[in-house]
Amino acid sequence: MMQAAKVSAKLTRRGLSWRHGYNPTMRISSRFLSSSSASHVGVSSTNGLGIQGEVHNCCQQDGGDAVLSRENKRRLSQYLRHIPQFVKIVEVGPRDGLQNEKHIVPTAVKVELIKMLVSSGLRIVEATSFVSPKWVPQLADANDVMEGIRNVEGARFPVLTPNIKGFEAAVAAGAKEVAIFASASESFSKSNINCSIEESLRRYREVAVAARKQSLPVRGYVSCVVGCPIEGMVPPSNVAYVAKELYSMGCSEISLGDTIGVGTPGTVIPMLESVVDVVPIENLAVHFHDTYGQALSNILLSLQMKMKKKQLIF
Ligand SMILES: CC(C)(COP(=O)([O-])OP(=O)([O-])OC[C@H]1O[C@@H](n2cnc3c(N)ncnc32)[C@H](O)[C@@H]1OP(=O)([O-])[O-])[C@@H](O)C(=O)NCCC(=O)NCCSC(=O)C[C@@](C)(O)CC(=O)[O-]
Repeated sequence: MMQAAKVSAKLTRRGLSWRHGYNPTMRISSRFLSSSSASHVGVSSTNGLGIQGEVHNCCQQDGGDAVLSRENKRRLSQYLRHIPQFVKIVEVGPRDGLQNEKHIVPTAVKVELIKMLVSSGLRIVEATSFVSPKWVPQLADANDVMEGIRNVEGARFPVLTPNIKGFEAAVAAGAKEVAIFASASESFSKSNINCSIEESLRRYREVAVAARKQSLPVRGYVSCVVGCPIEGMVPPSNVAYVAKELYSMGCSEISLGDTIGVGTPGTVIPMLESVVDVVPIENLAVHFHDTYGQALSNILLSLQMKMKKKQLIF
């Protein structure tokens, strides 16, 4: 149903988490060495709170060759020992996935999807957007979706707000957390929210001030962090500038979005290096669209970037 898988990860001092298809209540292991290998890497929750998961190594004896398993385990540890221990997932399918659907998904189906995501163990599910229904008719039922999940417990439901009008509507509908979304590309900003980057930052400051007054957390997105569908390559300095502005206005978390999924290690590394210079790494998240199958490698790279910078504490 989704056009592209979105895989996001929150970088924290202690951990990074993956944003798509991860069920924190279950261990999901995937074999990634040779077929004779008995080593697995998995992600599982350990603390019962749900939003943090542990990345760990485990070893099975299914080849019967304990020596080989031990050797593989040792080699595996060598590569993964600096991988953060905790992960946080922000599931964005009901918003980022459904906003692009050609056919509008009925409200009841959206509500059911959100409930199922929560029952799978996800603790933060971005539910919808309070944007102009003329621009995104797919999410014109934002009020009804919020009403439908009003009594769903055990998860947080942030929503996107492009301006103060959207913020006020979101709060009136019961939102307890909002997200604002700026772009690192001038052309994308104009085509997505009909204003320049500077004008968008001015609007978002207004939202951030209003949110602070009500003690509501605000997440900030930066879109087009490596590539723009109109301008092509986006300089890392542009991304750092917008990320820093969002952080300065009070965003608790800045999500760096590869909106069109063109990121590769070669472009993600300089972008991350540039951003971690101006925003504390524990306040950063990454949001990789999997358009060209690069999302997971970019997430692994994000982990390794932290390792290289020695900013992980174990
Ligand atoms: C920002 C605007 C509103 C400017 O749109 P505009 O047309 O410039 O706005 P306006 O202020 O001139 O108002 C025009 C009409 O929209 C109404 N309006 C104004 N604001 C709102 C609102 N909040 N909610 C509902 N209605 C609103 C306003 O009341 C007026 O209604 P009219 O008088 O014509 O009946 C519009 O461009 C918009 O809604 N854009 C949102 C587009 C969008 O949601 N794009 C997808 C977001 S995903 C993303 O950006 C990337 C991300 C986050 O996923 C990360 C990644 O993947 O990298």
